[in-house]
Amino acid sequence: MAEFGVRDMSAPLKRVLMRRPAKSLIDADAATWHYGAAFDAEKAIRQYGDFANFVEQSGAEILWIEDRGDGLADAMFTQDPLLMTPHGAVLLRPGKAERRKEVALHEAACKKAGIPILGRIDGFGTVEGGDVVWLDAETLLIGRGLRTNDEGIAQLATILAAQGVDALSYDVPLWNGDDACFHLSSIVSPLRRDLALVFAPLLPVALYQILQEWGISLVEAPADEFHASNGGSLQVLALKPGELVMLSGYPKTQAALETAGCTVQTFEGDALCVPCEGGPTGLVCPLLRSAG
Ligand SMILES: NC(=[NH2+])NCCC[C@H](N)C(=O)O
Repeated sequence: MAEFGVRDMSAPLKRVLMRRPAKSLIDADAATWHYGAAFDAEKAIRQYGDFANFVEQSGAEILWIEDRGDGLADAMFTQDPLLMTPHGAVLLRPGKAERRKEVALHEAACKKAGIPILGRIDGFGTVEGGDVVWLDAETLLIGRGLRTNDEGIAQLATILAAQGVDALSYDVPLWNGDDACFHLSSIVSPLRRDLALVFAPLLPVALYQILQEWGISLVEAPADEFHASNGGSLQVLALKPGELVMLSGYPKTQAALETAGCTVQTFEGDALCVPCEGGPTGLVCPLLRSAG
């Protein structure tokens, strides 16, 4: 069996790349990294442990990138520097300049694991993993915004076209301004092949229409919990189709997911995900999801 390959966002998670925060997060200056007032590194590290346990218990194999104090505090959000395709990995180039050195960590991990690298985003191009969502094995949705630019999208589309994959791009809103983190995955989280959680007021119409066209039913994220969580309530990770991990403290969102037939495990992320601007999906870089 192949040890890599991702073609959708909810098939059983078999292998992932993760980085447990340690010294770099403890040493992080909150202002430099744009972490909010509730940031508390020691507490964040404990909360990360609870999250990692869920991933471990799901049976997924975790390849760890060590945090030995390289100063890359955001590197725990392993989703962003790499896109796994059905055919191999693409090394991305984060729009947030402080994160560019993370790509070398992912490149080394791929080499060690024998995962082929199909290409990389370079020059002035930027793409972050949080801005890409697989619709099916031949269709990738890309969010154009502060983290992912036209040049990056053009480069990624060329790399993917060689693999027979179409890239469709959509504008993501400015939301909280230049320094804040806001991705396509901040407004849509696939839960099963036929189900996604969305924050409807910020959904581009063309994206709404393609989700409809693909027969994907939408669960609407309650607005008050979306705002209170800084968008983290929406970034729900599918360990398997309909088997989800989300932040605790957002009961209306959880109930909406359960009503739609999903099972939900929760962990506290008020010191980790909310102030550091990235939910459970951002904390995992899927390397292998089996056919759903
Ligand atoms: N895919 C994600 N959810 N990434 C979240 C990244 C958060 C990180 N602090 C940043 O601003 O880049």
